Amino acid sequence: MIHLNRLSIMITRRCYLRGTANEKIELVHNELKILGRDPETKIQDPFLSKKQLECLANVEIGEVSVKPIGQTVSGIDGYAIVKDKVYKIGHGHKIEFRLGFHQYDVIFEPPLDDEKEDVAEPLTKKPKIDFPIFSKGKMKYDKMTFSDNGTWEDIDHKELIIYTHENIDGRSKIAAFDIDGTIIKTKSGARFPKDGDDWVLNYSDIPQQLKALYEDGYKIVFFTNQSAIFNDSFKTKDFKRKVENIVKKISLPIQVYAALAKTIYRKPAPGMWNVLKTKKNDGTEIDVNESFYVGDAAGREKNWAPKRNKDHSKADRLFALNIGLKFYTPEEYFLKAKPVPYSMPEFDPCDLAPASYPDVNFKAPSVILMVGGPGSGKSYFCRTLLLPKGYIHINRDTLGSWQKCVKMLEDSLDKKKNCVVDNTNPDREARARFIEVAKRFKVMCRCFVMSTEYQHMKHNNKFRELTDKSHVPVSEIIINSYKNKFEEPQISEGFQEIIKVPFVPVFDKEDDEKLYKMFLLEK
Ligand SMILES: Nc1ncnc2c1ncn2[C@@H]1O[C@H](COP(=O)(O)OP(=O)(O)OP(=O)(O)O)[C@@H](O)[C@H]1O
Repeated sequence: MIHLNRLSIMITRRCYLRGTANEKIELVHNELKILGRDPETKIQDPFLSKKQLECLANVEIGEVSVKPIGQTVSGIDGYAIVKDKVYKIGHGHKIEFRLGFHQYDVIFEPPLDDEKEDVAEPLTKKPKIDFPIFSKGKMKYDKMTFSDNGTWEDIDHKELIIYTHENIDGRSKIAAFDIDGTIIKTKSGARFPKDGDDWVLNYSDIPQQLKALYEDGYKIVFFTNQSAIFNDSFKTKDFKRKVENIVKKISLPIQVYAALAKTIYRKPAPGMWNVLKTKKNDGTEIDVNESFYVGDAAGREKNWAPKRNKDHSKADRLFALNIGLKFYTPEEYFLKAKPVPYSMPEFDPCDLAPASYPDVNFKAPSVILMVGGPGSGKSYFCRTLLLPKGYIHINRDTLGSWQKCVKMLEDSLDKKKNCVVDNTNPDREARARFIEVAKRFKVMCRCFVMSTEYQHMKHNNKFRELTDKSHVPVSEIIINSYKNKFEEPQISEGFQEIIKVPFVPVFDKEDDEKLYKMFLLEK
């Protein structure tokens, strides 16, 4: 009797895919159909494979098995799906032949009674996970507040905030992820979230993929840059609620690091990782070779995938590189996509050509006039090479005006001293004031031009910003203004000699050298 009922359902129920113009593609029970850019779908999208999706309908149980087999990323209900993986969906779900394009509804006619409910059911059902309760190690908290299932800590006046789920434990293998564009995307489709509720998981099976990692012994950690909420208590509260909701949705013990200020904690600088390593892993040593990091700021160029913009930065890729972690983009990690080309910063701090400083043993009195952009290393050169040899340091930042610099130069030459004028001195006009003094005192005036490239200057400025909070950060505008004003120094201006000063790396501390040799700029 049951058998007959089933048979009659199979005969009477049909399954088809319904396009946005109400066009129908019939799926016959238990007959594999391969669809893509073909006459049946009439899709002409050149980015779509001819054989993109395998579909197999089972009208008896009201289910279509969908398996992406083409190179393009397909989707179900707005989520990307992984190539060669089978997804079983029911009546009302939406198949996108290319993620976001060529949408078809799965229709069973008539639907099963309980299938009608299935229409609105999201693909990301909260997985039921029973995870073991681990004992917590001893941790020191600066300032701690309690929230749902975890704690929040503020570090260094909220330059960094950390959420720790109550069941977290220290582990040697770290699976680390960026949040925006990696774990979540905006629900609204806007580039930036409108509020703390404007998010959905980036891929439907993220909870399952992270669960598998967790069960394989990985600690799950998120690292995110969030400078837009720094010093804004309302936005920070909203962000914290959002993080708690993301962790709840994934239902795993997760630790979340959010860099609010543009300091050592902001990726690609390694501060967040160092806190994890030294303070927040319960004393368990991290195995860098077994750990990895996934992020979308990967330096990929425009059209790295159809109609995709250039990545907004390289911060995630460089963060992983600085720490020595394996790196994947979200597409590589979650969708198993092949790596695509990307670009690296023009300046590599590990790639400094060997060089040595010029001779500066000049007969006093004489004048050295430095020429170099902000961060080119003029002051460092003066401090390490000239001042120990008794040179008088004349600098506009410390004296306040060029008039005071001229006065100090006159006084020092009067005292038969060697002097160095340590200003940017980009053009003839700025230099002429000091050349005139040297002429008047009938002493040699040498021009020392820093040969540091612009990207290298930017790196030095960032390094100074991260290591010396007393120095006012130099903006890109100031560096560009120097670049625009710059006139190559000429002997005809009144110099006896023009000497190029190469960049010779010298470090007082091992930690400084380590940080200097990391990628510090985001682009
Ligand atoms: N030779 C060097 N070796 C290692 N670090 C250096 C070297 N030269 C400069 N730096 C670092 O680069 C940063 C910028 O250098 P410095 O302050 O000397 O630049 P500057 O040209 O004097 O800039 P400004 O015109 O803005 O004062 C500093 O943090 C400094 O420590």
